[in-house]
Amino acid sequence: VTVSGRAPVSAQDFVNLQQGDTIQMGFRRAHANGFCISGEFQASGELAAYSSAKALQPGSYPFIGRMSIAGNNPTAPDLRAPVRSLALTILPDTADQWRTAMNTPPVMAVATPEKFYQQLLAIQSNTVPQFFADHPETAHFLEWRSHYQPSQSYATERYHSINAFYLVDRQGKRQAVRWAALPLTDDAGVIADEEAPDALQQEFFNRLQQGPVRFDVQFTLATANDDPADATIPWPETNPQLSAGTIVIEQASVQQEGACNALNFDPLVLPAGFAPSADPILRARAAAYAESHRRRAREVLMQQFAGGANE
Ligand code: HEM
Repeated sequence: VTVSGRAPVSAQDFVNLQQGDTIQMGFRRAHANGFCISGEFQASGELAAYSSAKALQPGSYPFIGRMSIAGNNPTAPDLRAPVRSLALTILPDTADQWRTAMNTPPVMAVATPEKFYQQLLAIQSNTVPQFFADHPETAHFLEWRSHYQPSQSYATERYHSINAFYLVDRQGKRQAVRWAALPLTDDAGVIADEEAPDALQQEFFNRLQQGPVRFDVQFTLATANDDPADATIPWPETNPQLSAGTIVIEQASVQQEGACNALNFDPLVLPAGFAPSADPILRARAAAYAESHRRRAREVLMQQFAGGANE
């Protein structure tokens, strides 16, 4: 029991709650519906003075990524999900790899794992309005949600790190940052079938036939007034903003056949030159993603054994 008198929430608690009653064998317990992408990150070098990370030095680096909607159902309709996501691992095959999993909201509704767990409980018991009323820190999230319009394409959304991190330079000096992937196209896209579970996936696969899809990776620097440990509060738009470079998405594939499927986009897999902030959500995320990954990796192996036995 913590000092606040509330038992800490474990990774098992989160994943048990997130997976729900019907286990989707072999799939992620959250963001189950998605697909793999790959391409290259063209780093501008604008952040090189703040971080020794290779991915932030000027150059072109391969990445593996994944686009997804929130939720535990791999066949949930794309267009009904309240949250869309972009996950990346830049320099996937080296110790320099930088993993990030970003969502469409710029802030969290609540600041701690315990309260996020309560929020998930409220969603499941249809008591969200009461939950928001009881938690004034949700105001910024609600303000964003009041004017957010889901687009017709993964290519035209804005994806946010939400949690803050530190960039660390060669002298060990730290600068708190958040980042976002901002779309570089105004082609709104065409949805063929609004009810299709993979409506957004189809749109994206069709779009890639015409050429790569690009995002600008924009970093926002914290000032002394910003608290890197509290992901509920937006940072002022007047804070310094720098472009780390361009994500160029060249290929996509369904997840079962893609290189992203076996990956865990753990936000704490960071290269030298990056460090986690004190935001407690980051630790809870790392633990929960590992637990979800353990469960689904085991199921995939069991399915392979079962398949082998039948051959
Ligand atoms: C305490 C808070 C959170 C918990 C417990 C949680 C839990 C999870 C779990 C269990 C997974 C599945 C991992 C896997 O099997 O690989 C997942 C995936 C994901 N989460 Fe979270 N999450 C939290 C907060 C966040 C936040 C703040 C963001 C955005 C900044 C985020 C973005 C994502 C994305 C993009 C994925 C899919 C990654 C992929 O494509 O593999 N999550 N989350």
